[in-house]
Amino acid sequence: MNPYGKARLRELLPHPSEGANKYTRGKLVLMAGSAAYPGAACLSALASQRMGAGYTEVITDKRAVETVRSVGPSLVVASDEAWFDRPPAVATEKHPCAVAVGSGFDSGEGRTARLLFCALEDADAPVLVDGGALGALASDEGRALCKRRFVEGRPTVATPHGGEAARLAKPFDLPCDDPSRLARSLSLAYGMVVVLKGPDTWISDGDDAFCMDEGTAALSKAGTGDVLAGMIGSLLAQGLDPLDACMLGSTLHARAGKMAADELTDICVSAEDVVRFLPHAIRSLSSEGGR
Ligand SMILES: NC(=O)C1=CN([C@@H]2O[C@H](COP(=O)(O)OP(=O)(O)OC[C@H]3O[C@@H](n4cnc5c(N)ncnc54)[C@H](O)[C@@H]3O)[C@@H](O)[C@H]2O)[C@@H](O)CC1
Ligand SMILES: Nc1ncnc2c1ncn2[C@@H]1O[C@H](COP(=O)(O)OP(=O)(O)O)[C@@H](O)[C@H]1O
Repeated sequence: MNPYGKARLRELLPHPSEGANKYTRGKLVLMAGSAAYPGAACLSALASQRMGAGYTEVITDKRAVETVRSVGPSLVVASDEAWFDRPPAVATEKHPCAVAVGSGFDSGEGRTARLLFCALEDADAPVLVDGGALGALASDEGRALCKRRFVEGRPTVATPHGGEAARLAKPFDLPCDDPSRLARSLSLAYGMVVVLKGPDTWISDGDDAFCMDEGTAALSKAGTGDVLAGMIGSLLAQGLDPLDACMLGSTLHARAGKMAADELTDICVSAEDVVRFLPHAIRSLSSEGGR
């Protein structure tokens, strides 16, 4: 039985408390984008702000810095050259935070694995791994770091599409024909929460696997996965439990896609529109009745 009915999802919405400030609302350190894919960092960053994080700091390739800065003056943007000298991200009850790494990374570049390993090793906060970093997560070092995080109680989340999930499955020889089983077995093998994206999205923490089937084929366009990573990263940064963040983020993403398609047609919806329609999806969840 899926406990994530409307009432439960509504309870999880991260409304700011009366005395909130930008730090108490949660900081997302978003390591995203590359010279080849600066747009993924922009989409993910804008989505994370819309999803409620108080502060989004984008760490990106120096060749992408100006592009990312230009899409949102409220984003704090820095080159990844400075990343290795920074203090690690530490989440506390008063100042929650999370790291999202990989959207728009170029899997062919050496910096991809370096930045991923650094985030997995150092961050005493939830780490979400997406896009171009998922290949490096499947490497010997990536798997070992992920397992260590699990043993130490530091949560990791991965958001693969079918192709990326097959790469994660390979070192463990896991069968890829059943998405529900694959989400669960990847979760157990790596010690992380898995969001296996597709027409139906399967979310597993290793114990259970839940199907989020509220999406639409209008979402099958470049960049919608980067938006999802920004949304889930934002919810993790606001202190939501990883499984809760994945269920709420995926459902709102699907609903925003549907509402965008109702207005714009299923042909015209773009990843930018999913970000634009997120407030409508949040408002509709907030106001609708039922369980
Ligand atoms: N505007 C941008 O800057 C964008 C950047 N992106 C970034 O581009 C990088 C590469 O991502 P890609 O996904 O293109 O490349 P990948 O090379 O990682 O995956 C695509 C390959 O996987 C296969 N595949 C199997 N199942 C699939 C499925 N369910 N969905 C998609 N592909 C599937 C495809 O046939 C293709 O060969 C990532 O870092 C990603 O974040 C993309 O998200 C697109 C938009
Ligand atoms: N046919 C479909 N029906 C419903 N949702 C879909 C469909 N195709 C893709 N999606 C959703 O769109 C998003 C695509 O993510 P992804 O493949 O990572 O794209 P990108 O890498 O271009 O950002 C996922 O959330 C996925 O569940």
